[in-house]
Order: sequence, then C-alpha cells, then structure tokens
Amino acid sequence: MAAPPYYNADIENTLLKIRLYGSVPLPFPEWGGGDRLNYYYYFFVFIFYIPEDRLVPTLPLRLNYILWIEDLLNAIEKINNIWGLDIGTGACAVYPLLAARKNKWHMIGTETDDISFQKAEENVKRNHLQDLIEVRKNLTSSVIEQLFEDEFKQVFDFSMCNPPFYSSVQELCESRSPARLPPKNGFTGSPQELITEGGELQFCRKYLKESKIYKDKVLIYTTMVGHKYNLKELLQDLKLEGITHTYTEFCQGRVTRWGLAWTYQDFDIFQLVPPRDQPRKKHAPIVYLLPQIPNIPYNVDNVINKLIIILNTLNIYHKVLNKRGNNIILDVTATTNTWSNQRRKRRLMKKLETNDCKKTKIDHTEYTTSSTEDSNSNETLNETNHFEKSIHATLKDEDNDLKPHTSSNDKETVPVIEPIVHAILKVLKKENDILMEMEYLDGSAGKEGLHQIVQYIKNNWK
Ligand SMILES: C[S@@+](CC[C@H](N)C(=O)[O-])C[C@H]1O[C@@H](n2cnc3c(N)ncnc32)[C@H](O)[C@@H]1O
Repeated sequence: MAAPPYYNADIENTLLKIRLYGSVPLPFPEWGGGDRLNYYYYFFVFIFYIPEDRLVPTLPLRLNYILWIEDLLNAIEKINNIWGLDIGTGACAVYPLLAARKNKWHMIGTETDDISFQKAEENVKRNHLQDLIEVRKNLTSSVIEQLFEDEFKQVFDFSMCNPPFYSSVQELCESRSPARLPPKNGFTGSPQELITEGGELQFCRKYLKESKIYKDKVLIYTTMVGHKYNLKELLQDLKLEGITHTYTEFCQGRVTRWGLAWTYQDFDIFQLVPPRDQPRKKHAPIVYLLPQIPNIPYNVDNVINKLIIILNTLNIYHKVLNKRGNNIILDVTATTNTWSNQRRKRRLMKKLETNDCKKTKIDHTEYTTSSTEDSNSNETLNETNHFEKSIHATLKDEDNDLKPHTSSNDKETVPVIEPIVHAILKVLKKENDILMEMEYLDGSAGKEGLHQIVQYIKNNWK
C-alpha cells in the first residue's frame, strides 16, 4: 500500500476540482484500509482515518471556531509561539490538525476514549504534525485538572472544547425536531463522543469550575456550546461570578453552534471581541500622528500621560483595555460635552475675572450699604456665583494640563449615564512615529462628537 499523501500542491489541486468543502470520496483506492479514509480540503489537505462509528467532523464549523480563537488571540496581541489545549480531541484530532497546519500552533489534545485516543495519535502522525501536536490520554473524569495536577508546566494561550452535547441517548434522539432537515453530513458518532453525564451544561460547568482553580494556566478559556439554552445558563454563571467573558455564534448551513470564552487575565475580551449577536458597527478610525512636544521625550509613556491629562481635563472616563509593548488600547466615554465652546468659556471667565475686581469693590460697598440691597439682586448675585463656580471648576480642570498628573485611575469608573461619545482610543508606535487612532463606538453626539474631541486634542497638543 502506498504511503498516504500529506499537504502537497498536486493533491491540493486534484482535490480542489473535486469538492471545496467537506469530505471527498476516496480518490485513490490503493490507499484504502479498513477504516474510512476521508480527505478534506480547505486551503489544505488532511487525511483522516476514522473508525466507522466515530464522528466525521465537518471542517467549516471547526475552522470557524479556530478563526474566532485567532480573533481573541489577536485582540490580546498574542501572535507568536501559540500553545493551545483541545479538550476531547476526538478520533481525528481535528482542531489540533487545523490549528497546527493553518497557524503552526503547538497543540495538546486530550481524550478519554481509548479508540479515539489511539486514532487521534495515528492521524497526527499520518499528517506529519507530531512536532506540533501531542495527544494525551485523560484517565480521569476531570476536564483539565488532570493536566495541571501533574508536573505539567505549560501555560496555554487558549483552551478549546467541543463537549459531548447530550445527557442520554433519548436526549440525543429527541434533540432534532422532525420538522427540520437532517444535517447534510448525516449522523455519525459513538455514545462516548456524544453523551456525557448531565449533558454539555454539566460538562461546561465542571470545566468552568476547574478553570477557577487554574486561572493562570490558560490565558483564554473557550468552549463550543451546542444548545442556546445552555449558552444562556453559562452566560448567567459567568455574569454572576463577575468573570470577564464574550461569546459568538457559528452558523454553518443548517447547524448553529455557539462559542463562549472567558478569562481571569486583565483582558477585556467583551470589548475587544464583542458578541456576534450584538455586532459592533465598525467605523473607520480617525488617525492622528501625534507630533513631538518640545522638551518632552517622544515616547509612548509620555504620549499616554499627556493624553490622559487631556481626557481628565475633559472629564472623559477612560479604562485601559490592553497594554502591550508599545501599544495601548483605552475605552473612553464622555458623558457631558466639555470640549465645545472652549473659547466662549474663556471669554466668559475673563469677563468674570473683571467682574471679580468690580465685585470686590461692590463687596466693599455692600459692607456699608447691605441694608439697601433688594432680594432680587441677591438672587442674581447667587446665580452669578453658582455659574462662576462651575466655570471656575471647568477652567481649573483645564489648568491640569500644565500640572503633573498623579493618577490615571481618577476617571476610571464609568457612570451609568448614556454616553455622548463612546470610543476606542489606541496609541500605536509605528517606527519613529506615535499615532493616535480613535474609533467611534456609540453615543448621542455621533461621530461628529468624536471629531470634536480629536480636534480638541490637536489644539491642546503642546
Ligand atoms: C463531541 S466529541 C468532539 C470531538 C472533536 N473535538 C470534534 O470536534 O470533532 C467530544 C469528545 O470529548 C471526549 N471526552 C469526553 N469527556 C472528556 C474528558 N473529560 N476529557 C477529555 N476528553 C473527553 C469524548 O471521548 C469525545 O471524543
């Protein structure tokens, strides 16, 4: 029997002509064996030997999950030397194979089932990816505990899991409404693969519980969820426990699945990769090359300090979403328009200062003639004092521009008020330049409000 092929341009072209997605009938009978031999094409070729009763994984759905993990890793700027954990890798080790071939990620796949474990190892070897992939037998009923209980030192950038969905054969049989068309790839899978005590909800809750013990062992935990009602339950669990999380929807033909991610690290993954069903309309960011300020070293730290002073001056709340190397990402929220009519406010202030001088004289006079003041003018004076105080407060804030800033956390608590501008602010070092990018998210002032803030920053960048 000739050796099965692996990733190779000739075969890629042959298969491309046959079918773009999904399994391909065995084109080379001489490579056949007792097991089903499936080829899949999706930019690359895999050879899977799949025992008759094991899941035939559909690649587009699996690829979708990998692409979402890519988004999460990109968001936290984890680009190189990625280590991933696939819990319940199955007979095909499909996620490790995809991740290793597509992205050269290092993957560890775990598996409890003897046959699947053995086949997974064989499939990794057949695809010549054993340098990047290791399959580990899980002899326990735990989800991740067994890995970290051992001497295992690896910190993973992410974990993934396609859990067994059903709690019983009956649930499995009743899971699909007879009114719905069957999935195109037909039904395959053994009870070991598809059924677990308590179904996917209990499995995922166990996973979540164990993740709390190993908070720092995995930067971003993820799982696929097969039933929307379970997603809701899990989202509720995460919310109640205050664990940062996000989720997405994978729609693949007649099949819908969900992805759920959570982290104990300081990454706001909800903002960085927002849930798919609340799509964040992408607005082209406003980009401004921040010029060098005389006598101040031109580096990212100084630029950020200056920006934070300006944000504080404008009473704009800010929260650091991510800080890595030379880049920083802030979530910024303005709840009052403090940047418009600055010139008018200054003129008023000047006027008030002049009035101050006059008032001192009046006060002096008042001292002698107070009994002659009528109540109306007192009201007017009180109003003036009130207005004056607020203008003083605004301008006092402006003075902060010139003073060293003590804490960047002053304005970190976003009040529960509708924002008038809510945006993402990025400071990025590109070679010798430092750029500010502001992307409008929402807020009643619209994009125009964001343009005004950027203009204010430009005017005050000195
Ligand atoms: C639905 S299958 C997913 C297989 C593959 N990842 C895929 O997406 O096609 C679930 C797999 O998890 C395995 N499994 C169940 N409990 C497990 C555990 N505690 N640790 C590791 N694997 C487990 C099952 O044997 C099965 O192969």
